[in-house]
Amino acid sequence: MANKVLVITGATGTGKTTVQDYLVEHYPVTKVITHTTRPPRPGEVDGRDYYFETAESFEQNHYLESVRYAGYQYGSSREGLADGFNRAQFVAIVLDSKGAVTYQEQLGDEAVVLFLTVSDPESLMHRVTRRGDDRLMVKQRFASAEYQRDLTMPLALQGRAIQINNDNWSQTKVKLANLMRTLHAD
Ligand SMILES: Nc1ncnc2c1ncn2[C@@H]1O[C@H](COP(=O)(O)OP(=O)(O)OP(=O)(O)O)[C@@H](O)[C@H]1O
Ligand SMILES: Nc1nc2c(ncn2[C@@H]2O[C@H](COP(=O)(O)O)[C@@H](O)[C@H]2O)c(=O)[nH]1
Repeated sequence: MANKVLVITGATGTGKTTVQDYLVEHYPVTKVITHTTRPPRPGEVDGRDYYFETAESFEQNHYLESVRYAGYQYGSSREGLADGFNRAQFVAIVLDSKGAVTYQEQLGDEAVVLFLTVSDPESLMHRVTRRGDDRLMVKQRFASAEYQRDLTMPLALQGRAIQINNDNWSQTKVKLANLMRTLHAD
């Protein structure tokens, strides 16, 4: 079986982190932790959810790709990916759609991109509010160009990424089980 990086992407609140946590808990999948200058949300822990950085410390790392998203910096390192593959054959990373395109381009068939959607984008604000996000941050994020962009699968991923509608968590779990069966059979 070949190494695979499961790149989980989609708009804010579609459930990328939920899917990643589920895969890590239920399958032999390791999480790749990325770096950000965004402040932690309630309950988030440095080194588990992200490596939380200052603007200065963010610049010290070597990134496979980095982006600006809703006013903050985010980046994923080659070392993080290599470290994940040292521990498991499948690794999962959560990226915005720009990062997902970069992974697809750089890693080719080693990357399996999952593009998450919901049928009603209005539900996304309710989801992130329920998650406990700061009100001002929610406003800023939903007003961002990145939010609008990530609602639709980028052209570069069309025909390559696997689109998963995550309206219903029970159904999503079935789709993930089918996906993992396919990957194990490869
Ligand atoms: N199918 C679902 N139905 C309802 N709520 C869900 C579903 N999947 C995830 N959620 C909830 O929606 C909220 C957002 O999920 P999550 O944090 O995984 O999204 P995300 O795509 O990683 O968001 P962000 O890009 O903002 O970090 C969480 O509170 C999560 O529990
Ligand atoms: N291209 C990258 N995108 C990343 C990285 N780490 C996270 N993300 C994406 O940023 C937005 C915002 O994340 P949030 O945790 O503040 O909600 C989201 O789409 C993440 O998937 C990264 O290293 N590179």
